[in-house]
Amino acid sequence: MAVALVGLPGAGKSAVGKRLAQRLQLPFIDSDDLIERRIGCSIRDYFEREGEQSFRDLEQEVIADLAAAPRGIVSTGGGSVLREANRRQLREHFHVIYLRSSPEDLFRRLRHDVKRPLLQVADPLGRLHELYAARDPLYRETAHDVVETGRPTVAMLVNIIVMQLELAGLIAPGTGSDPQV
Ligand SMILES: Nc1ncnc2c1ncn2[C@@H]1O[C@H](COP(=O)(O)OP(=O)(O)O)[C@@H](O)[C@H]1O
Ligand SMILES: O=C(O)C1=C[C@@H](OP(=O)(O)O)[C@@H](O)[C@H](O)C1
Repeated sequence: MAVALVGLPGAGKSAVGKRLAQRLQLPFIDSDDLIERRIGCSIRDYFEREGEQSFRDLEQEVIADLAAAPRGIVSTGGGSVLREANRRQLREHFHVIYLRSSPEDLFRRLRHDVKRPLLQVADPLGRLHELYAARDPLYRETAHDVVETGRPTVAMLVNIIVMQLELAGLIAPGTGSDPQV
């Protein structure tokens, strides 16, 4: 069973993905970490030096590699759904979950962020609205499930996803039982 989390920057793909992986005792894989290991610098620096298209090429290579041996809980980069080839690879080889968040919630979570190159602009909320408008349909096209992230905490989102995976027959009931209960 392999799950890929998609959604805008700040949707909780890393935070939720890590806890979900712990809960299901599966490896957690962050595709942006894999890219940073390949390039040997931060994604933000790489964007500045080489530009977005070059980053997207690398991203596509990493997604193709992951799809060739799907495993664990994968946190994808927010733009990984932009290319049709990536959307197909993700949908065919992973159970894809879209963590949907409003631009306002994302802005609240990321207002002090300095790592995400696309948000280092004068009006990050405006940029989040643009990204949402362009990408929400692509996340929906790629995903098998959509989970609303506005109100629930990270722990609650993990519970919701475990329940959905059980209902979909992807994990046996009780596999992800909450150790605190
Ligand atoms: N549902 C949530 N409620 C409150 N804070 C959240 C939620 N999801 C994520 N966060 C916080 O928002 C920030 C961005 O989350 P992160 O997992 O890095 O997003 P992504 O990997 O999708 O870009 C982190 O500080 C994280 O703890
Ligand atoms: O939205 C995007 O296009 C990007 C999101 C980032 O990942 P997160 O979604 O983890 O921030 C990272 O892949 C890169 O900065 C590009």
